[in-house]
Amino acid sequence: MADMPDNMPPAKIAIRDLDFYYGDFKALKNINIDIPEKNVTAFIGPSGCGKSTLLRTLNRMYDLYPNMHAEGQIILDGSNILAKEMDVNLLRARVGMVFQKPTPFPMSIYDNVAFGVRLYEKLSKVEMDERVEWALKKSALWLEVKDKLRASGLSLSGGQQQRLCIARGVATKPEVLLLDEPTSALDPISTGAIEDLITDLKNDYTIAIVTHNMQQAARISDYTAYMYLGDMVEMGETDQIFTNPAQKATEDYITGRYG
Ligand SMILES: Nc1ncnc2c1ncn2[C@@H]1O[C@H](COP(=O)(O)OP(=O)(O)OP(=O)(O)O)[C@@H](O)[C@H]1O
Repeated sequence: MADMPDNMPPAKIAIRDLDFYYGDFKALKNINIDIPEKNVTAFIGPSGCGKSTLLRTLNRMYDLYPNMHAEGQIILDGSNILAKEMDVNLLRARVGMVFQKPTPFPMSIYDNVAFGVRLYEKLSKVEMDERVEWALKKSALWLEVKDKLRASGLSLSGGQQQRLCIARGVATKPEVLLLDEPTSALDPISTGAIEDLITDLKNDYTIAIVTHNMQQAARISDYTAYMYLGDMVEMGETDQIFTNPAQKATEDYITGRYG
């Protein structure tokens, strides 16, 4: 049984009986939730509760490391992505990820955006120019960089670099975007720009975000999931979680009584 609120939109991702291990250490314990399509779902909870681990299972990022494994099912549009036969490269094209620290590649702004597209698609020069422009517009960066597309991505400010990473994330046209504390290294103005962008992107994408900032979760997410020590304590509509949580533990955390 999923621990889910009633009247949810259709699930883009259904997580069932998910356990995750770092060696012998069980970091996720029997997680059962749905991530609704074209909505923003926020994962909150104290440091070390498993938020990033859960996010990284959703595109099998952990496959890059030995001694980590997941058990259970993560069903994306009807297919279990944990199955051995899943094409992990294709999965990562469908489920894109943006990390906490802006990580532009040491190459031009244009090439940063085109990089992932070149891995998955054969586009003509004109088509690629169009795709790069489209992705930079989607990430609200186009006006600031359109006259310097050949400049290094590293020459941009921190907030611009993070929007460049989001442009790189959307350029391959993924269906799901995973955002791991995408604004924690940014100033309030850049944070506001990225929050506006996330709100705009959910028209086209299913978004899952890890954030330490509860005001941010309240501002931008439709659903919020509260985790503690590897357990999913509760998930619900964000308004309900913040005003009338079902669990005392959630209320204590939200109101700052935790710890
Ligand atoms: N590479 C790793 N090897 C072993 N244990 C790990 C590894 N990464 C995380 N863990 C452990 O798994 C648990 C969950 O960590 P995770 O990073 O997912 O938590 P988090 O909720 O994202 O924390 P934070 O808010 O501090 O980023 C923690 O106990 C952590 O120590």
